[in-house]
Amino acid sequence: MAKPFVVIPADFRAFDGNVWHAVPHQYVRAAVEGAEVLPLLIPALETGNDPDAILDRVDGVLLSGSRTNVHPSYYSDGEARDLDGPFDIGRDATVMPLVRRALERGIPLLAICRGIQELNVALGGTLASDIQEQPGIWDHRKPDVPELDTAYGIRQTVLVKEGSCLASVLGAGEVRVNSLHRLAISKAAPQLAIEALAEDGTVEAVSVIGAKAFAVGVQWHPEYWVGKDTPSNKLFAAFGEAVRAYADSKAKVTA
Ligand SMILES: N[C@@H](CCC(=O)NCCCC(=O)O)C(=O)O
Repeated sequence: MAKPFVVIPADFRAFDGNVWHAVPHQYVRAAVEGAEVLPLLIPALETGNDPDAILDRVDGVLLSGSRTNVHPSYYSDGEARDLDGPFDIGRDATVMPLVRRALERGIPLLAICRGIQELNVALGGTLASDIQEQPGIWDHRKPDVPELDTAYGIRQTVLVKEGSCLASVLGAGEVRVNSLHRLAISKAAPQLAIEALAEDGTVEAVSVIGAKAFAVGVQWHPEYWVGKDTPSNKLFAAFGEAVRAYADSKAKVTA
């Protein structure tokens, strides 16, 4: 059977004197090598994309991390403050309807960093900015170093809850992960189960309650260490298996 497609929505980014619809290589590599699927990159259009036109062609959704943040107009009535940015309105417009529709259709979803924040907002939750300013909350931001292996270095412990979907993949208890974020889930969406917490109480992983397929978000970056770190490998392998199971079930219906 041909490898299934997994959609990765792009960021809208300016660099090298041009503007690009871009996805960091680490997500593409992890999809290919860790989940054994074919990534399909779609542009970040301000007008949004037709979710069903995309989802008809894929068997999974992978939401990447990004230094940009979901615009607060998606989760609060307040004005956007400087600390809420930078924004990517094209990515927001594409991802929000895509997430909701993928879940309705039972298409497997893995949401990483900005992705877990998008998943939460798409389902009615809220985010907090500059969490390192809150009493008792650690600095979860990307270390200010040029070497990517150090910036993405594994330096934090999260506690995976007994009986959670993530526990069935990684086992319950302590897992060592990396951390490169400034925002975090504040109010979890009603449809999300909190699956893992950092030692300071920051939400580190969620799953969708009643999901028809694998639907998990993590605040850390397993994609970076696929091939070198067992929990990262297991997470992408579980996503890949769910994608292949969905593709098989679709093939049976159309046979
Ligand atoms: N911008 C959000 C989400 C964090 C995230 O996805 N980080 C990826 C690192 C990208 C980089 O800076 O290279 C937040 O800050 O919480």
